[in-house]
Amino acid sequence: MMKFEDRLIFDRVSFTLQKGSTTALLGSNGTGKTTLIKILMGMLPATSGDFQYSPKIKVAYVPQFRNLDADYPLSIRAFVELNMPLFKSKKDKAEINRILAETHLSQIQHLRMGAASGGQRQRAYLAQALLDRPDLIILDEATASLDPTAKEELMLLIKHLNEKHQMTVLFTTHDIMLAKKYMHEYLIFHNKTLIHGQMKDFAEEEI
Ligand SMILES: Nc1ncnc2c1ncn2[C@@H]1O[C@H](COP(=O)(O)OP(=O)(O)OP(=O)(O)O)[C@@H](O)[C@H]1O
Repeated sequence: MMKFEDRLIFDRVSFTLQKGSTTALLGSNGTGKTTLIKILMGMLPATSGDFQYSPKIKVAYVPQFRNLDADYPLSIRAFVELNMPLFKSKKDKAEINRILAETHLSQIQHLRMGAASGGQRQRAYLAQALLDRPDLIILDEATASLDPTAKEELMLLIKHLNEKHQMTVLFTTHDIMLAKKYMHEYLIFHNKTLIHGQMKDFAEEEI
């Protein structure tokens, strides 16, 4: 259960994400999606209840790309490297190169983040998160404010990570079409609780 002061946000929330599953986290504005993610990331305590991850699971979080200042000085590569020790071994450098290639950023690694497009920035955030080799990746509104081509590119990349590395995906979105195309399961906040189902069975009336 989650309350902010006396205001109930959600109650009786119970779900399991299987390894390798892809799940869209749906619900209207203000129903509790970001709050649930914060609880799962340990950034916020739930008012009551608990949850468990499988032993040794690594969780990564990709925020919605923020409007970075146009003169933000770091290159894409330097930005991704923020998630690495300052002094990098040969192995670390090879890992960064591998991740940049996997997220289609090798060619533009020297482009400044401030000058990069929304899709390129979002892939840089994803690349940064991938350096931890996560088992579960949580993406908060990752495709919001991206153009249709950048959306598809990001979703194809997420699909690839899921299929190639069996990464479990939890993806917050308002875009039902995109969720139907790329996610297998859904979780939706409805009447202050959470409903779990298969995306193929999702009916728009549920929102
Ligand atoms: N720290 C806080 N203190 C008080 N109320 C909060 C706090 N954080 C969130 N809320 C409220 O809790 C509710 C759920 O917020 P949350 O951000 O989780 O919604 P959401 O489903 O992610 O919405 P959106 O789709 O707009 O991002 C909202 O009504 C919000 O105003």
